[in-house]
Amino acid sequence: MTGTETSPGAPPALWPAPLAPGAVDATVTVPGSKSVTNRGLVLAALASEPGWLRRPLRSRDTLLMAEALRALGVGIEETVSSMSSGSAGAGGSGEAWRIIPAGLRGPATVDVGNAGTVMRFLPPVAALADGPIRFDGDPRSHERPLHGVIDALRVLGVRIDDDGRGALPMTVHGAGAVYGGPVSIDASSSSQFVSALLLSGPRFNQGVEVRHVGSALPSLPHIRMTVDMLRAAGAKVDSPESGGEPDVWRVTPSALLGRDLVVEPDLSNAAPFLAAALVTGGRVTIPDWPEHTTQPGDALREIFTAMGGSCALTDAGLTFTGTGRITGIDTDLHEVGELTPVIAAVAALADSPSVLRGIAHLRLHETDRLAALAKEINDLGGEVSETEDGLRIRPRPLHGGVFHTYEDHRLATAAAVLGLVVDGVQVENVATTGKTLPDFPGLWTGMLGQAATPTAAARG
Ligand SMILES: O=C(O)C1=C[C@@H](OP(=O)(O)O)[C@@H](O)[C@H](O)C1
Ligand SMILES: C=C(OP(=O)(O)O)C(=O)O
Repeated sequence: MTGTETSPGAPPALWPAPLAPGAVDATVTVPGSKSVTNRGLVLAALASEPGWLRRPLRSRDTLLMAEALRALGVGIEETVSSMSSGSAGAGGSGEAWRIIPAGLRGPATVDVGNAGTVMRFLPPVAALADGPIRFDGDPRSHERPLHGVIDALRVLGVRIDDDGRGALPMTVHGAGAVYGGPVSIDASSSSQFVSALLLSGPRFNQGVEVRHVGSALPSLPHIRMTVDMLRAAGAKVDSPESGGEPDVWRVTPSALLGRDLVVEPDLSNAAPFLAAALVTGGRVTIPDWPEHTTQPGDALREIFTAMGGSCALTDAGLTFTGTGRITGIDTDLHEVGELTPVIAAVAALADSPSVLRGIAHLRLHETDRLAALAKEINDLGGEVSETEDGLRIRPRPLHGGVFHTYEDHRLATAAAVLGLVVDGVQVENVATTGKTLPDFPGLWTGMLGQAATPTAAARG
């Protein structure tokens, strides 16, 4: 037990979020990207030759993905690589996974936990397997939308037994091949529907053409990530950005190459650490911040700069510097929704109101994030209200109290940000951060332990 875990049946532990002793001044090595690791695993499993994932994220979501692929017959060997890059810390170690594709087969059972990437990316992979694959997961996984994937696979000729709600649990009856072809889906509730069909598309006999019909698609950078990673694995993809029709993606049938891929740090998980610089008027450096990336977390540079900080990308990584003054923001987070919880926490500490727009789909994430953020910040004395598509945040003096996290990793990291400057914030079940960020409490206290400059207040 690390002190942040709970024993089965016990009430979730309360983690006293540490107050910042002053302005933080730290370098924080953020573990690998969940989204890149899980796409890398799927593409490597579908490849025609073995591949490597270096500095993979080792967290609940990625271990569930690896376990599921193993259950389908894929070989995944975990090794410690001898890569001697000066910044070998980006994955927490020189860890590397060797992925050895094999004939996919059932019967098998897949536990998706509450991982959107597992519950959406793997059913098309299961359809390529020989035999029935049963999918189930945490209670919340039964509520998260999956209809886009289920309906599309049925149109493409795949047999799926579910309970008629278009959600988990379900069984995909893999027939060893998928004919493929054109399909229309409404992916306005999750971009992962599109990514899921594209990732397996090269292995469908006819490839796949995915047409989104419905209101605006969220999280477009994540679809770009899918397209980029497919192309890097040798697939031919037509996308709206490459001159194709709006909202239409086409993947040509082809073999996929085994890659040697170094996973970037998870820039969305950098959010609480950068926020620490902003709210304490300090400085945080994240090594290995990529110069070019499809990760939505890259938008933090612009968003947090607009909220009062400044940043510089150098050989040392991204250094973000705060002044201690935080300005409210009126912004559309539709493309970068997963950044919302930490941005909302920072906004609650600002000196002017904020409006966060374009994020109605967050009601269907790990929890209803809009309701949860409003309730928990308000319970600490805040004034947050839900709008039709987001949050309106009026900063108020906050006080300590229990911050419930609803098994949502990003609620827990948002609470830790508030706790830096609000005395007595107790984070319920901080271990839930393990969904995408191993040992968050250790990284957090490690950041605070590095040469914090006492502020005037802390000096008394
Ligand atoms: O494809 C991905 O890796 C992700 C896409 C997004 O999902 P939605 O489009 O469902 O918001 C994002 O919120 C999630 O954290 C990761
Ligand atoms: C929405 C998220 O995750 P998932 O991949 O489970 O959809 C998230 O990490 O913010």
